[in-house]
Amino acid sequence: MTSNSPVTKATILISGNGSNLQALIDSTSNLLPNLKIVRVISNKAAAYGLKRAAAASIPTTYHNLIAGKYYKSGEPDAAVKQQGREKYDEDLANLILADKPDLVICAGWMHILTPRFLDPLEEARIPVINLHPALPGKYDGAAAIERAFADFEAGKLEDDTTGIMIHYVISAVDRGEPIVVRNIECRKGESLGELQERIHGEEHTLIIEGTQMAISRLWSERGKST
Ligand SMILES: Nc1nc2c(c(=O)[nH]1)N[C@@H](CN(C=O)c1ccc(C(=O)N[C@@H](CCC(=O)O)C(=O)O)cc1)CN2
Ligand SMILES: NCC(=O)N[C@@H]1O[C@H](COP(=O)([O-])[O-])[C@@H](O)[C@H]1O
Repeated sequence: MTSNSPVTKATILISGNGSNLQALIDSTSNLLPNLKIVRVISNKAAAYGLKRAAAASIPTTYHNLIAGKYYKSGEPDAAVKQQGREKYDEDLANLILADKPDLVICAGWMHILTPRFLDPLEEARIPVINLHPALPGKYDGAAAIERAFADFEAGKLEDDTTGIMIHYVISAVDRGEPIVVRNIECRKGESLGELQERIHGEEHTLIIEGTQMAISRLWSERGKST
């Protein structure tokens, strides 16, 4: 990244602690000086990542699925719930588009995005990328580390190796084109917590690397060098 590289505006989606968000915030003073985080959005009110963003003077929004806006309390039927999810996603897209970001980064965003979100972002040519703690095509979805660990303990993990990746987000969950992948070897006698600790450490560097690569690609596709 050169000093006259274009500024890349990014919106970051979180659901929890925000340690990967913190890695991105910290990177703006060294590895990613031209990254401007314009908003952090969480689907969980208690997400500590919202506090991390506020401490860095980054605008935050809590976008809540069940605030009475998307469906009435109680147990709506599946069709009503799906309609609520799709309206939620449409509103999320509009919230993001209003900031005119260049990139959206899912950093521990634990909500499956429907085409009602993905289509408007694609229309606006705003790539969405995601950090997933598994190798391409393995352990799609939530609790990926736990599932890989269980397979390792059962002697069923291929090459005793799991991993992490940054990938483009498409409708098929965790099946978008990988941007960068890192293998992580499981170790005999290691606890799940120790593996998670090791993986989180690797994530904090991989999310910077993957974001750098996504930034380079988006600007080269727009005909600008970074
Ligand atoms: N359409 C897509 N949406 C999302 C993707 C994606 O690749 N395509 N990546 C995920 C992130 N993710 C794994 O990396 C993931 C997160 C959460 C879930 C999930 O099952 N969520 C449940 C709710 C779970 C909860 O609230 O604890 C749900 O949405 O019903 C799957 C995959 C981001 N979204
Ligand atoms: N399927 C997505 C998924 O499981 N993402 C995982 O959520 C955690 C967020 O941690 P953080 O809130 O400390 O950044 C990370 O471990 C990330 O891999």
